[in-house]
Order: sequence, then C-alpha cells, then structure tokens
Amino acid sequence: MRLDVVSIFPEYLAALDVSLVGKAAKSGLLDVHLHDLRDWTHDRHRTVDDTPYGGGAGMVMKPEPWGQALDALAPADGPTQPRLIVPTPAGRPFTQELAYELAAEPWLAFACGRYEGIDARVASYAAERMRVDEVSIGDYVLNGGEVAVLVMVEAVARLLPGVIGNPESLAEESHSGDGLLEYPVYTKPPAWRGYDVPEVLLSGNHGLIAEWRHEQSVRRTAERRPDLLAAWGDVLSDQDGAEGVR
Ligand SMILES: Nc1cc(-c2ccc3ccn(Cc4ccccc4)c3c2)n[nH]1
Repeated sequence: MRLDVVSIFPEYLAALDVSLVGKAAKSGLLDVHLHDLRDWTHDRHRTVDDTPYGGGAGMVMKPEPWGQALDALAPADGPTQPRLIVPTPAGRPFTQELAYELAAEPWLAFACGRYEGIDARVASYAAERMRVDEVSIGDYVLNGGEVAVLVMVEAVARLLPGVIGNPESLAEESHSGDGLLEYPVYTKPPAWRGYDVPEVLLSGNHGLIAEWRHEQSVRRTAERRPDLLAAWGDVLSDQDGAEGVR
C-alpha cells in the first residue's frame, strides 16, 4: 500500500517511522511519502491560509496550494487515483469497519488541515477524480489533522497481511466484529500486590476459559458501551435468562 500525507507539519508524521508502521514501511508493505504543503506555495511567506469568507474567527486554508499538491501527487491523467481521506471534526466516524475498508485500498492520501479547516472546494475538486472521505476520529476537537492521520494509519497498517506478528490476535480484539469489548487480560505472576489472576484462567479448561472471557466481554460492554449491546440485547435475554447482565 502507498500512503501519501500532506501537512504543514510533516515532521509530526515522523512517528510513522517508529514501531509497527515503521517496520511495515521498511519491509515494503507500506510505501509512505510525507509532503510539506508549503512546497506548493510560491509567495515569500509561503502562505497557506487566509481570512474566512462570511467572517468568523480564525483562518481557513487556501485552496490553491492543496489543488497543486493533489495535482502533483495524483495527476488527473495518471493511471490510478488514491482514495483521499480528510480528517475533520465534521466527518463520518472512523470505525474498525472503515479501517478494514481502507486496508484494502492500494493507495491512500491524507490531507491534514490546520486552522479552521481547508476551503471546502478542495474536497469537491478532488472528488472529480478520486474517492474523498471526510472522517472524524471522535467527538472531540483537535487543532489539526495530523494526530487523526497517525491514529488512522496505525489502525489500518496493523490490518495489512504480514504487519502483525500473530493475525489471530486481530480476531479477538475489541470492535473486531462480534461487537463486544475485549475481555481483561493477565500474565505472570499469578499473585501480584494482593491481586490474584482469576482461577479459571489457570485451570487449563479451555471451554470454561472461553465462557468466562465471553461473559467478561458482555459485562464490560454493558458497563462501558451499552450502545454496542443493542445488537446483543435479544441474544442476552435468551442465553442469560431474566438475569441478563446487570
Ligand atoms: N475528530 C477530530 C478531527 C479533528 C480535526 C481534524 C482536522 C482539522 C483541521 C483543523 N482543525 C481544527 C478545527 C477545530 C474546530 C473546527 C474545525 C477545525 C481540525 C480538527 N478534530 N477532531
């Protein structure tokens, strides 16, 4: 997979060279290209922003540098086009499902906005020739898109074949498809500062362990993410009787 990231702070994305994503890049699974948006400005101050039409606080990113950046990275007459991801508080939610979808793409481009965002015409211009997704990583406000790109690239890269050491671990994760949160995990020592590992996990009885883990997942989901339990409601009432999960 090829990844292009455009930002006025490309050094922010240096973290992509570390750990898992860095390993994927070095092993050729990921071909990461970072770009400074100011390379597509031509005035003395390398200006990327201007005041908002209609008034209001803050500044808006000018369309022309972005237009030139997109034309340079993915020429209109090129054989293929990337899928463009634009982080924004006003975007569709980034989910594990979208991460799997993006992991199947051969070429992703990320546009990191700053200030109050990017002139809206840039997404329209890009959509003339590439798929554009405006994506939010959560209902909180960041100062720019770079952190969101780090989040999305990590979530996507770890799904690529060969990146994760043990692909089986992907199946048991929270949000991994059964809609439940992950069960609590433990390792040695069996007793630690007055806390013991649940006996069942030391029993070697894999049926009981699986049952305990599922019950823990359901309990955690009910406590922390009842919104995810909606899909499990009817299943719970059947299997767990009137008790259900308190
Ligand atoms: N999930 C999520 C994404 C962002 C995000 C992404 C890109 C940008 C570019 C500029 N800002 C600052 C901004 C603050 C408020 C209103 C509009 C823009 C951004 C924030 N915040 N939270």
